[in-house]
Amino acid sequence: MNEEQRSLLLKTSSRFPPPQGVKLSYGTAGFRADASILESTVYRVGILAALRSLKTKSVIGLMITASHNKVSDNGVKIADPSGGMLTQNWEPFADALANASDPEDLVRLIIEFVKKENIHFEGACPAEVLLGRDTRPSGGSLLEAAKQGISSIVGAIALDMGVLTTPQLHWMVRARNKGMKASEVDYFEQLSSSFRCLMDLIPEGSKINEMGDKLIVDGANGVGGEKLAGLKNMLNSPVIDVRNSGKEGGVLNEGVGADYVQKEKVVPVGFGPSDVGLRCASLDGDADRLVYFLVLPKDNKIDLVDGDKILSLFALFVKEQLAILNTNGNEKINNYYHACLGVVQTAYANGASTDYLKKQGLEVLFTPTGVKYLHEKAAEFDIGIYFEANGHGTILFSEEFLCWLEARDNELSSMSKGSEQQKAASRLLAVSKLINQAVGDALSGLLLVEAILQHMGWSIHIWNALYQDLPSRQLKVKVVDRTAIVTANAETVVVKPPGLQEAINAEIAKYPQGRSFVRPSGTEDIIRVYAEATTQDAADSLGNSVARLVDKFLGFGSSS
Ligand SMILES: CC(=O)N[C@H]1[C@@H](OP(=O)(O)O)O[C@H](CO)[C@@H](O)[C@@H]1O
Ligand SMILES: [Mg+2]
Repeated sequence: MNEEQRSLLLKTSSRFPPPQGVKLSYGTAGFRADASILESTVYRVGILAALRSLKTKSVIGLMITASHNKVSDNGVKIADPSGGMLTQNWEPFADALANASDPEDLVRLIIEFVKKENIHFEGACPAEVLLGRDTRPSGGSLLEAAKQGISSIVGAIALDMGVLTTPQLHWMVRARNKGMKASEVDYFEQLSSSFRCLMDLIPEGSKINEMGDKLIVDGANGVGGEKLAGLKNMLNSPVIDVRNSGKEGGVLNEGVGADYVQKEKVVPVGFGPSDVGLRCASLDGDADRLVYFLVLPKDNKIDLVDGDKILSLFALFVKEQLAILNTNGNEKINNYYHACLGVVQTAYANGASTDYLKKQGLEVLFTPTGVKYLHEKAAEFDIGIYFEANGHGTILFSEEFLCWLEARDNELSSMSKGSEQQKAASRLLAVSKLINQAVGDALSGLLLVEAILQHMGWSIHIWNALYQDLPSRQLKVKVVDRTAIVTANAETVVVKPPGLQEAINAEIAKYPQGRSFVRPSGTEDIIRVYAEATTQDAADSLGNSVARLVDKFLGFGSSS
């Protein structure tokens, strides 16, 4: 590092002293905290983003959001060149940077890291970082801090893309690095045109009735509602009524949004008895999660149609289209591509969804919690579909399969345009364009759900009845040190402390179809307990017993 670079870093970093007595960590969702202490962190992540751009010789994304957290929080995360999450190898460096005590310490860390990673400051390709933020009031000043961080690396360019959903920024980064058009208009254009293409290919006679054509969306008083309002103007159908768009004075994530609806299982603010029976959906604060729901007649309760059911719907549709594509007819076998389709879940997926997917003949795999793990696993398939129960998920298509599919679509279009096989090829291609392959995206996911329901001729009631969720309970337990729990097998088995898993097993054995696991949260200082059984009482009772065991082994009264 030359002297000019070193003194620039020293000078700018002295304007962003780190908060005292706080240890920050780059968790599953980047850094998150009360917005008032984040300026220094965001400035430092700006530096990190510029270094990542130099290392990969690609465009990098920096998003300022705290998703479903309360409005006074904020956060920052990086999008890698593929549009996915920051590579896990760099997370320890992110932690070290954020926690460096003073400018000298910060510069020493950067020098060491740059050497270790063999990053060249004077390369032909300057660093370039795309910036986005959600609607939080703290976003503007944090964006300035990020810009300062980026421009502390000589020659680096920061491009402010404005207020965006998290998936929009990830999409833009991916598109830029593929040499494609990458503005917000391009994003809307791609989503709306591929959606229209799917709608044009709907089999005749499978339109749902008029009442079923209306969709009501809770925008969490965040960026998603605002963007959806723009997107819907580019579509002829369905009729989308956006509530909680943030324009009516409601507070971001307060009594609204996908996280609230999924965790509390009640209607969001702005929904009520007049919505009973209608198709409703909810986005989270940065629009990377999506759940559907049905308002029940009593007590503001809902029937939740969660990420597992969205996954099931997508998997059924893709499997059906692949089967049509591969019906051989009179053709030669060499046009056949055995596409490998896989679905990926976490231990939080409802057991009934996993049973259902397996009964459909699908290959179901499990990873630890956190989309970076699910995404990585799904990328191993020709078509990999992943979802967390909370509504974050997407579909990934391998380059090899897409190449074949495009060629096949062209071939079928010239030989047998309008044939069932040709339509199946076009539908799958449209899905690959509609769905955001960078990261889970509530807006593109919503359009795909809508297109598939229309295609199947299904109301939300029919979709919801694909299988019945097993009753479940989630609890949180505060412990002395949550890292004392170590798990294996996609977090389903405790390997440390000794004896805890055996004790949990003994509890589970008391309940027919009982299932329970515990794991340290990656975003909160707690242990999460999950329990499932055939009745709600049994699930509650199993959950409580297991929570007591966790407290006995690791709680404040334990000897650890
Ligand atoms: C049970 C649950 O919903 N866990 C969430 C939550 O992680 P925890 O590590 O469980 O705190 O936040 C993650 C980031 O948003 C999300 O990926 C994950 O699904
Ligand atoms: Mg989110």
